Amino acid sequence: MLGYEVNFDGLVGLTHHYAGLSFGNEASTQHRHAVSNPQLAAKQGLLKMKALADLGFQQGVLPPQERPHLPMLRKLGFCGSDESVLVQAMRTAPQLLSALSSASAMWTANAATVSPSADSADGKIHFTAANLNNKFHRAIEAETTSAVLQAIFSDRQYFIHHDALPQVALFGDEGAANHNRLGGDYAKRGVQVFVYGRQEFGGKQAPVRYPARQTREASEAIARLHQLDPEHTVFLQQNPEVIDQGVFHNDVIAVSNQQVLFHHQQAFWHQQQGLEQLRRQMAAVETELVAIEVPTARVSVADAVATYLFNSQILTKPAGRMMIVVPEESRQHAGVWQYLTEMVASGGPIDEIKVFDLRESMRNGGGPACLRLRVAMNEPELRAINPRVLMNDTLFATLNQWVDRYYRDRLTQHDLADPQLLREGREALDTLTSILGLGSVYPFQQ
Ligand SMILES: NCCC[C@H](NC(=O)CCC(=O)O)C(=O)O
Repeated sequence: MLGYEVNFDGLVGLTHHYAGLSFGNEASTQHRHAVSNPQLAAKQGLLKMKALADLGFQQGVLPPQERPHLPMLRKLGFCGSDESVLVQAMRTAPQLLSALSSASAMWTANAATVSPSADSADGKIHFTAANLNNKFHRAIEAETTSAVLQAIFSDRQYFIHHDALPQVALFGDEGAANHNRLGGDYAKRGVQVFVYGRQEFGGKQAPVRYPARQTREASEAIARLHQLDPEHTVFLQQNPEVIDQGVFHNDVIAVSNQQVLFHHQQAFWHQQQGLEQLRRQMAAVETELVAIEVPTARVSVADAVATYLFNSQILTKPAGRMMIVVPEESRQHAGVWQYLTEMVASGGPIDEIKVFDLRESMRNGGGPACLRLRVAMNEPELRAINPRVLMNDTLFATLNQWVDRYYRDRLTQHDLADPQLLREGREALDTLTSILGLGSVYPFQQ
């Protein structure tokens, strides 16, 4: 194999809490006001990163963001000292303080859309930070996301960074959670699949109960920015009925790796037509699509949402077969676990299951796939990134000590106005940027 897929996982931030901010994401709504454990959340994430690095996969880490987001609180009219801003916000607009304290940047599948150099006309890796326009607590992520990505992928010879799309509903963009890339070797041309929830101009189908966060117009803009060849690009609509059942991102119902598309029977609108188109385009890049479709009779949409079976990672092992990484919730469900064990025994491309306990993130609707951003790279590109973000024994030990030093093991909305939490956060992030060699990426460091 010539290329690599590097997974960059988001490190959970110090203010991780359950605020019920994401209408349409049922886990978020259900766990509103539950007590969180930021320390455990960060460690669960680190354990996944380390275990995958130990198995020979390329694994990176992306830092959390500055929260509470004081600059936005000030933009919204809270003034005076930092302490006074927090006290006023808690007193008059606690929900706003909660939104501006969300650790949601941990779900890096929503950080950006990334196109590898093999697919782009100029031969560079393109990044577009996601505007996350549908949710206020997420729309504030884009600026720092861009700064972080530019600090890691800084070599202009290889990497191009685009600003997030305009912050309006027409261009609602959720990043890689609504994007898949299918093909053979990671460093060879593939087919990029953009999955949108609604089409503003001329669309016919849209969900009625829950929002469709990704628009076709946004996906098309990204394909243009990334200089993708229309012959090798597919736009599919997500099935609006499943969005209404809690499938708020496509990565809750489908996941891909190389030639494999693992998806639910009800994932896409006009599914068979879409898969046919994909099959043809894959043939044009000399790869045969392996579509693993899970029938509703085996796993209902409700069970897919509850267990996050499809929010899994499918990874190509060094020896060539694939492994599926699922959350503990998938093992706990008898029907889903039965399906998985049969699938890996069936002689198909996936022959191993790996389970992780990611409960703190899962309770806000973020499974293994939500926590990672994939970047397909060739050897020189991999050598050009900031190596200090790559997981190894030393970084794992350092980050665990860092978490032990700064993170609380219990957090509720009440704690968010505590000025000590703000101070702890800034000190921790300042230390982290030196550990990861990122320079100044946060507003408080400017
Ligand atoms: N890819 C997974 C994203 C999960 C994320 N959850 C949240 O933001 C919940 C935050 C809260 O409710 O506290 C979202 O819905 O975008």
